[in-house]
Amino acid sequence: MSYLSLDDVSYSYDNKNNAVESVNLEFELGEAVAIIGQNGAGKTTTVKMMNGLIRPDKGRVLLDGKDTKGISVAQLSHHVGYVFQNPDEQIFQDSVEKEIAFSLKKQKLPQTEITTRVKDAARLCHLDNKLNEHPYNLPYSQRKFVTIAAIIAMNPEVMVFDEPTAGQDHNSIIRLNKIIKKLTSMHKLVITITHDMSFVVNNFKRVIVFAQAHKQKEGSPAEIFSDESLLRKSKLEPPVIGQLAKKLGFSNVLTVTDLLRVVN
Ligand SMILES: Nc1ncnc2c1ncn2[C@@H]1O[C@H](COP(=O)(O)OP(=O)(O)OP(=O)(O)O)[C@@H](O)[C@H]1O
Repeated sequence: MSYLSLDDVSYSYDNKNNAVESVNLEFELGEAVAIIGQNGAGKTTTVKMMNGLIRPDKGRVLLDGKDTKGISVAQLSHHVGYVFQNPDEQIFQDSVEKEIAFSLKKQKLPQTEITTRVKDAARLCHLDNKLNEHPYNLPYSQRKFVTIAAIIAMNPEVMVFDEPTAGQDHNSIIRLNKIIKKLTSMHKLVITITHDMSFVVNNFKRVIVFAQAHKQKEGSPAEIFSDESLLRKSKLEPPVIGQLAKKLGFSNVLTVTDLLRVVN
């Protein structure tokens, strides 16, 4: 049995058009999974069903075998952490330290445990020298890491990152790679929505494609980016390196490492 399952879920915001329709998904702990698709494809609606922010109109969400229908969002947040697309919807404390510690204090954890968790999460997110700063004095990129650190400190089994690469520079994307690797090595399930196809091929072995409210396909990056009709239907393009390699006559190239292999 999978740790997290979406069993034939559908959801409509207006009772007319389904934002998500008849989606089935299974996830295991220790996996890193990317969800991709055009704007409006249904990705965010789907992940919000995982932590109860949205309840399916039809179908079930199962966590560790239990239907989440009767579990409150507050209870679910101990198991499924969700980092919002926009950090400013999540941040409301006046220091980075308080923001990361907020949920831990609400759980009434011992102060020594809170201090350790805040320090560890801040270090992983390169915020250890920013703990006393007001989050709104930090640039957008670092505010996003504040929200990521706050979820990591809560230590849920599942972490959902909605568009973590948006507005991030090269070094921040490398930091995200490291965070995802560290979390999966700790047996966490990491689910990431992203529009950055290079980030997808460099970090995820499993990719799920959404278009027009449906899951279209899931598979390895190679399976997804070699499926021309899927890419056309979903209005997706392979990462730039793959597009360049194709123009040069090389197939099955998705990363710089792949390209070096075929040109050498
Ligand atoms: N709060 C809302 N009220 C009404 N309709 C909504 C709301 N949020 C999303 N929708 C609609 O539901 C559909 C799916 O949206 P969703 O945000 O899940 O897509 P997405 O794939 O995450 O897109 P993006 O990449 O832009 O975040 C779209 O048609 C969108 O316009």
